[in-house]
Amino acid sequence: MNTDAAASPDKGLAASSTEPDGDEALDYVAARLISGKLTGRPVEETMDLARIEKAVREILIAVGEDPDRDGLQQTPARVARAYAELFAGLRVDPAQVLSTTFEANHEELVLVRDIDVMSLCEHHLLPFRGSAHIGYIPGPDGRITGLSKLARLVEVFARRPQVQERLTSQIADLLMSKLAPRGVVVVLECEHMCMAMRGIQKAGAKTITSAVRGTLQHDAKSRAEAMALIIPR
Ligand SMILES: Nc1nc2c(ncn2[C@@H]2O[C@H](COP(=O)(O)OP(=O)(O)OP(=O)(O)O)[C@@H](O)[C@H]2O)c(=O)[nH]1
Ligand SMILES: [Zn+2]
Repeated sequence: MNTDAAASPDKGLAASSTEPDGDEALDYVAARLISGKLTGRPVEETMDLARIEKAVREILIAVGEDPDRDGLQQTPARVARAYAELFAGLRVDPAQVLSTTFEANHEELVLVRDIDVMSLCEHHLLPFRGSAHIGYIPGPDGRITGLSKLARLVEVFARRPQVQERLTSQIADLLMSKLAPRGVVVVLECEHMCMAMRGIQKAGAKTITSAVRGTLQHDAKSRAEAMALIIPR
């Protein structure tokens, strides 16, 4: 499995943006993944849109289309702009999402269910879509993060070429390292268009992946309690 892209998110043009105070190096599409601040440079400065346009024009010719016909003339440029959004997570350091934490003295499970997930499988570049459920038990200092930050974390990792297993574990691992909680559980349930629209053509099949860390990994009772909230019977 090729993990290069997700392992080195900062090898692109926005490489200097990995410090919390470096969001001004990001384009506005990537910056929007990190916070609600209205900031960022034009996407043209951080992505080679012309190169994508050229490649898409070649694909249209190769599949037997006429890229110069009326309806397709703007398509390469549209696809380039769409890819700038769909792969914006490659230009962002996910740790920046968790730079805001709060003291709350809360030492019980915090769980956000049913976070919409849309990503592209790295094998076919076709979408997979479903829900993420993220729970954590704060560390001894009782520090929590903003609820929206859990959803933002999903977005940053999902807007990269992905496999569902890695997307799941990346969310769990970053929460463990940045928030130092007692435990983390992440469950994703997704339908993959590469299994529905092509190939085996099994629409509706759901893939469920989980990543469990810390006490939730070792303590069967806490894990069962968290799982019961995530997947109610
Ligand atoms: N484990 C895993 N597999 C995925 C994910 N997304 C897509 N795939 C699979 O990636 C595999 C790629 O298999 P290959 O045999 O190389 O490609 P293919 O000939 O297009 O495979 P088929 O889809 O079976 O037609 C397929 O089995 C897909 O279902 C994912 O998130 N996780
Ligand atoms: Zn696929």
